[in-house]
Amino acid sequence: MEIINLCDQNSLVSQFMSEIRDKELQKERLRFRTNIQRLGQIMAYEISKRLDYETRDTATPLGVARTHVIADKLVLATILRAGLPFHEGFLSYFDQAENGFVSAYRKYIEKTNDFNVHIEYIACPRIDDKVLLIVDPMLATGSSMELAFQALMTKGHPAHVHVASVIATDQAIDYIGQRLPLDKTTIWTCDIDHELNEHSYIVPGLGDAGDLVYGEKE
Ligand SMILES: O=P(O)(O)OC[C@H]1O[C@H](OP(=O)(O)OP(=O)(O)O)[C@H](O)[C@@H]1O
Ligand SMILES: O=c1cc[nH]c(=O)[nH]1
Ligand SMILES: [Mg+2]
Repeated sequence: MEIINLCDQNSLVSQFMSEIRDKELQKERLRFRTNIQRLGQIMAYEISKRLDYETRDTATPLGVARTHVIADKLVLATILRAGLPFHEGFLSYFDQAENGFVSAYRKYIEKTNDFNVHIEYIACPRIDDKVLLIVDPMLATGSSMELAFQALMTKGHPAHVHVASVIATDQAIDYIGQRLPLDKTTIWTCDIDHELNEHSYIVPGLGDAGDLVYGEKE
């Protein structure tokens, strides 16, 4: 399984990551959402370098140009709810992608820090032989990604799976590595953090991505 960390080299990704992690700047919700969207656009561009293309002759006003267009069929599947602005970023570049949505939420076991992830909703096209992108900004324990992946596999067998995240932990990467098909999975992230706290939040992380995007839930 290949793991690609876009922060290995400084770029605009580093600038946007600094802003979304900053506990003062991230209070500005529009900016937080916009930065997550922009990270989705940059990651879409990087992933586009790994896709298959076909050549075509394109008529310009002055002649015929040999051009290259994406041949792969893409399905962009997002884990609700924090994944939505990231999804928008991808979709603004992958115009033709089909889209899927899976809900996942942590249900904490009363008076403990333990939780189970519940998947209650899935809306997704068939994914057979297509390139599946599973989009979720936070890979903390990796449980939501594993369960979302299992739910999506009821829709067919993809040619390749790109897991797209903003912050992933080493633990989540190991966990996913043991549960997704090694030979056809690539994990993309904008940074890797090394710790989880007692509530399984990423440290230093950025806080609760869903709440920062949409406000606190009950
Ligand atoms: O790797 P895990 O330990 O499973 O944690 C990561 C999950 O937590 C966040 O969602 P959350 O459950 O907070 O839901 P939300 O998007 O509705 O806020 C995040 O978007 C992931 O889906
Ligand atoms: O750090 C974390 C972990 C799970 N979900 C989040 O939004 N943040
Ligand atoms: Mg959340």
